[in-house]
Amino acid sequence: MEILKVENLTVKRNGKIIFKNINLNLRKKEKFFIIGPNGAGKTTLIETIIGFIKPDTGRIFLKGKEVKTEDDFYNLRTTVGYIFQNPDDQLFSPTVEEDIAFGPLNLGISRTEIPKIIDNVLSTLGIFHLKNKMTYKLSGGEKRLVSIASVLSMNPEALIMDEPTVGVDNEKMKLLIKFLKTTDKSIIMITHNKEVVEELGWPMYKLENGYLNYIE
Ligand SMILES: Nc1ncnc2c1ncn2[C@@H]1O[C@H](COP(=O)(O)OP(=O)(O)OP(=O)(O)O)[C@@H](O)[C@H]1O
Repeated sequence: MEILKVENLTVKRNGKIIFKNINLNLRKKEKFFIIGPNGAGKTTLIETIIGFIKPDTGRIFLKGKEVKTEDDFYNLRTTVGYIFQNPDDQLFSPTVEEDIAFGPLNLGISRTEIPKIIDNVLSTLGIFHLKNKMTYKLSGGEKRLVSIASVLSMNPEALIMDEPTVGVDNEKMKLLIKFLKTTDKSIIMITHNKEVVEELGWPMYKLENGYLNYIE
């Protein structure tokens, strides 16, 4: 079953075509990479799919139903968790604990459930010790892991991760890789990290010169 389907997506910025007529599907449990040079439009593509950017042409479907209204995109973003390229765009609460609690609380999950959820995601990523830290005092790698945790806490069916491994140390990387290998979630990952690509061995699409091609 397709979670996401993207049909003929075209985006122009300042009159310049960033990409043209992109088609893409994400099925249940499917995982793949999107690679491509700096400025190719990878982040733009993802931000269009999740409704931050309005495309010039194209349609987006969530589980077979066209995503049109703001409510539809809100629903899409609860099904497909988006991990921003820049964690500072994701984190806005004073403490790590509050940042991770924000999503599930917003989804209406009971307050009594939240501590267990927080502890679970922090342990999965090896950052339990950051729980009571002030978010603004975290290092770059720590912020990235907390931003991943803040999305995992909502337990989305799918993840779109924009450069999730930047700044992550070896020990945490092992845990992150273990999670990525074992999770049932569908995942689209944008990365420039060749080691991660090799380690995970997922199929790959390359975005270049406005076109998205499957890499054999
Ligand atoms: N807010 C914006 N307004 C206008 N143009 C933008 C904006 N953000 C990005 N662009 C342009 O869109 C193009 C695609 O950028 P995008 O960030 O999507 O690339 P990317 O493939 O994700 O790059 P990277 O690998 O460096 O993260 C670039 O030419 C960039 O300058």
